[in-house]
Amino acid sequence: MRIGIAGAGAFGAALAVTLAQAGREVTLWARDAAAVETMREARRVARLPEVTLPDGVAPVSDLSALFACDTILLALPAQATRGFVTAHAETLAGKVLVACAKGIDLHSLTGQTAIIAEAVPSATPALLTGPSFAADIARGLPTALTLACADAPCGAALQHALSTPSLRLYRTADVTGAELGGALKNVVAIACGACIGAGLGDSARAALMTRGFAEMQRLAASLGARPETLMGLSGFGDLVLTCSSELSRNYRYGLALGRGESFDAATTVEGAATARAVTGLAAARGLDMPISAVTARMVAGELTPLQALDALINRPLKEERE
Ligand SMILES: NC(=O)C1=CN([C@@H]2O[C@H](COP(=O)(O)OP(=O)(O)OC[C@H]3O[C@@H](n4cnc5c(N)ncnc54)[C@H](O)[C@@H]3O)[C@@H](O)[C@H]2O)C=CC1
Ligand SMILES: O=C(CO)COP(=O)(O)O
Repeated sequence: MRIGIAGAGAFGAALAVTLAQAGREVTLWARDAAAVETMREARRVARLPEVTLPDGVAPVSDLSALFACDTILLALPAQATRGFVTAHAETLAGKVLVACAKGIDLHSLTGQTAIIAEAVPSATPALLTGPSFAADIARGLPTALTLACADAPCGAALQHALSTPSLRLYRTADVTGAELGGALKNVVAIACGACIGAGLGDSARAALMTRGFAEMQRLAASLGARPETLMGLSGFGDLVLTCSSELSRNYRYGLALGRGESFDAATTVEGAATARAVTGLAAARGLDMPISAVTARMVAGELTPLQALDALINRPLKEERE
């Protein structure tokens, strides 16, 4: 099976590297023809400068080469997935499409697999998510992720096709839980970064992580996710990684907000749009999501990090289980 990957940013390239090193044939598509030429000639990817692309990776800018693959990993930013699958819906019909992005679509307020199902009803949607930095995967460091697919036989086939000696995939049919965990932890990571950046301390960060996790569980339960999925790699696991490491772009973006510094606008920071989407989703469902709400307002420049944390800590007192 030749595996196609749409998007040769950090994550798409890292997946291509580990899969090719494990003997899979990979077609890695990027829209930028000049970048593809560099990948072909120098075997280098801009977003992963220390990594050499193995021979098993074929970089292409020609979409027909990507669409020749029956299984395609979508490693584009979350807000770009809708445009891509909608524009190419006819060609993608019947394919296995594995969403790799972590975010809620601002347009529809749905996760990545719902976007795929709506645009390409005959495709089989799946999701690859969980705690991992692209650079770690590309270096062959041990990593465990979640492969979510509602179609059990397809999920099992993907689990085997995409696992490598250093990348261990666990399988679940709870796609909703897996995608909400991956999307929502980015919002909490921004809040945690802002907390540390503003000098509010590790204790406050632990509170944000814990109460942020309560919000993640609340929204996920209301959308039909299984509680245990949130406790797994795609939820708790990724929350821990992203809220505690400066390798996370969401966390670093939060740090910059907290310090009052600027942040490179070209960097993919999924939690910024997802914070807005979550606010809309929570309002529509009558859910209390205070950390997401103040994070959305902080990202929009309506609250400073200090005002955001002050608003959180001075809310009416309540039971912890609520
Ligand atoms: N970088 C990481 O460590 C990890 C990233 N992810 C997820 O993977 C997704 C992608 O992230 P990265 O690869 O890190 O981002 P990135 O910013 O490194 O790469 C994104 C790539 O998509 C391309 N792109 C953007 N819009 C496009 C469009 N409309 N059509 C075609 N190509 C387009 C960009 O040119 C870029 O090459 C995100 O949702 C992220 O949360 C998941 C796990 C780890
Ligand atoms: O999803 C990730 C870790 O699992 C990558 O985090 P960032 O997108 O914040 O860099």
